[in-house]
Amino acid sequence: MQSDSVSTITRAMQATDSSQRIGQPTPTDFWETAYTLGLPAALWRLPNQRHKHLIVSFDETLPRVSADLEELPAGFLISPFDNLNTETETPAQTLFLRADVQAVFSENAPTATSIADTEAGNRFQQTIASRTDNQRTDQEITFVTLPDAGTEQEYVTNVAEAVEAMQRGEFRKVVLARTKQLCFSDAPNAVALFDKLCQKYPTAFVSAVSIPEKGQIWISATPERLVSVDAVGIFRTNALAGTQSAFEADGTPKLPQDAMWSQKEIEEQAIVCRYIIECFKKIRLREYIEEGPQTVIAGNLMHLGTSFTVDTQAVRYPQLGTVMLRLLHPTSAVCGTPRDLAFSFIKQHESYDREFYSGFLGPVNISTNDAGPASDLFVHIRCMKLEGNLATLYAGAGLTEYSIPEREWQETEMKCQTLLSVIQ
Ligand SMILES: C=C(O[C@@H]1C=C(C(=O)O)C=C[C@H]1O)C(=O)O
Repeated sequence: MQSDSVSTITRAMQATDSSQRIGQPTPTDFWETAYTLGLPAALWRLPNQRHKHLIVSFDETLPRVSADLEELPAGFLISPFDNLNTETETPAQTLFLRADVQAVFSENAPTATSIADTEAGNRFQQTIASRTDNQRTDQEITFVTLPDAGTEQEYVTNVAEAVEAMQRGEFRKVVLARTKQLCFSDAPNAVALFDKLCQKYPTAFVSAVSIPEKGQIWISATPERLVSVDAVGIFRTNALAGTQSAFEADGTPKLPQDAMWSQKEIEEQAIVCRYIIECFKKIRLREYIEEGPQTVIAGNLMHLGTSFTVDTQAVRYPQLGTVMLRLLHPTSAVCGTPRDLAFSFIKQHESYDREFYSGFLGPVNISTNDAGPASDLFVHIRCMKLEGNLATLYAGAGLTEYSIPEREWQETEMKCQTLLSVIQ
């Protein structure tokens, strides 16, 4: 990977003509410029923060890397669910967007921008400065939901088969997912969808990632942290499982402290906690702080969550984030237990490729405040893939031997609502 010198221009880019507009490029200006030039881009907003971040990579074909947080320069990772390179048996299928262009926005106005000082950087500057359709008019886009009766039949049959296998003791938990497809009258505006998700889900990690080499844009609002290492070396991960609606039948919001959880859901979440603790055990790390389980709100849903934190400086383990990422993914929240048996069951029964759904994504070595660079990787759920006019939504449910197939299908329908409710 080449390392370019980066020119930092704080307080937005310089206007190159008399127009005020060009001095204040919006996230849409950056996004559309990247799109016009065929360049990958990632736009994100961290949980409980107001700032939006955007990077553009000048690699038209993205490098496939092994997610080594200590080695990588500033950028954004996006990994598929299945990230093993089958030839080398190493997890080296993660795509890396290097931050050749980096911008931070507060209320859509840039507060800091840097652009690589290269030929590609100059071309980017010129293209963004010559944009004329800054305020893209709100399109009237309609869509139809493609019928999912076949999908439901297949899903319910697969769940019943998984339950039988678990009753026979073949494995303890598996997460089966399904898709839902929508066909739009025109390609939807990804940045507008991203903005709506930011507004509606302030506690989620919201992102839009454009991967031109695949002709895909992935949009998500995920509640699940996989691995974070902040500027002072605090490592965080989270065990999330168990799902119920955050609303009563009459539409009034439920209070988290009043949520009732069944034995099945408590067990399902405990399996994810145990999985994380097993990973700590593999590296003989005992100095973690465990908090939970607690009921957490994730938009229209509630889950049970337990957080784990480690002070990597105190335990003298600076590479903990990378090591745990390798051990954790795919966790029992999106795959199952034992992991390899659950993984094979998923591969044999799901009739589509999960691609980036239930993988992980997020910024690495990006400075979000004055404290210094941090990495924040999330489990890629509550997401959809846009390919031109076609959107594919993904949702899964954790199954145990006590699962009732029709209820699990309903759970995936509720999970699809997280994104559907901002589209509709
Ligand atoms: C797999 C998904 O979500 C995961 C599965 C959950 C469950 O089975 O209850 C809850 C939260 C997530 O860890 C998804 O949203 O697609």
